[in-house]
Amino acid sequence: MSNILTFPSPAKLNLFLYITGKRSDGYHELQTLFQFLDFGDDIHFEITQESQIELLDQLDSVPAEQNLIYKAAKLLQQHTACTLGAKIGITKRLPMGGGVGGGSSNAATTLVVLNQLWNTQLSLETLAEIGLKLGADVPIFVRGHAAFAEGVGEKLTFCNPPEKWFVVLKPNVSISTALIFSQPTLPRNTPKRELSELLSINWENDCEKVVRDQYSEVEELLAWLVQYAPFRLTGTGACVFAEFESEEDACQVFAKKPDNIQGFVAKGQNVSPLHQKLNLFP
Ligand SMILES: C[C@](O)(CO)[C@H](O)COP(=O)(O)OP(=O)(O)OC[C@H]1O[C@@H](n2ccc(N)nc2=O)[C@H](O)[C@@H]1O
Ligand SMILES: Nc1ncnc2c1ncn2[C@@H]1O[C@H](COP(=O)(O)OP(=O)(O)OP(=O)(O)O)[C@@H](O)[C@H]1O
Repeated sequence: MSNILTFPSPAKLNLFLYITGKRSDGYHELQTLFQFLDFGDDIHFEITQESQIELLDQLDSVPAEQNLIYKAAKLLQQHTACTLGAKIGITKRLPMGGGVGGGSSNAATTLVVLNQLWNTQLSLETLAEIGLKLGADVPIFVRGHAAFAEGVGEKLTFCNPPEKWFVVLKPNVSISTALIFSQPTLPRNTPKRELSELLSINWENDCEKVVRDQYSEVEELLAWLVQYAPFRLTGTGACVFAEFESEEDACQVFAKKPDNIQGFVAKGQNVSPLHQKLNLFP
């Protein structure tokens, strides 16, 4: 590949996640706080004159046409009648099915970057609408600013939670979002609260109990971690995280993790690293 341009596709955390209802189409109404991390995948783009979208790297168990990068590029072509194409590579670092939003972030980076490189000139609002067809978390990654989300995750209010240091750990299990949302015992009636109230309470995740009950890998890891710091779940799992005031404090706890558990230390970012790199001001 020549003329390759590389862009970040960051992770997100759900600093809190409450389920406040279920819609008639089966989707759940949430109140959740999203923040990005300065850690994630990298996506590499080379623009071509032919309209073909070619993925240069395969993901385990994801056929190329199902890859959200491919789907995002195709959707953008359809919405704009753009005749250019792209060769796209990925350096994957984010665990799949981890609750850190890797697939959604990959889709959003593809939409935002190709919109620039193809000069298709859609607004971030329009790209977010297109992105919602690919997943509930794509709009937040397209908009690129930490936000309080309601609805199924698409009603966003930008905000600035403190940018702490985090230890993020991945229990050795991959968890399907759809499966967790289909569990009968999942709490679905947490009262809706104002953001100001939510910002002043201890943050929790309504999926945590169901995930701990169903996945002994998560239960055992959380039970062990509690001796070092209070960890909680992001998204529907499997990743768990704890927050720290400094990188040093985070690294000290990270050093104690069991050898067979993957993870990383990262800093919270209220502006997505993608938007920082592109000088897009959300
Ligand atoms: C829970 C979160 O991780 C919070 O960040 C996300 O909202 C999940 O987003 P995602 O992984 O992009 O999920 P999607 O691919 O949109 O949805 C997967 C499945 O989860 C269920 N789902 C998802 C989001 C939501 N608000 N309610 C749901 O009931 C639906 O059955 C859906 O078919
Ligand atoms: N480019 C991609 N990267 C990761 N997963 C992808 C990609 N394209 C399709 N997928 C599929 O999407 C599924 C969910 O992946 P993802 O990494 O977004 O999970 P997640 O971190 O649990 O997301 P969320 O936090 O939004 O629930 C994967 O198991 C995989 O089958």
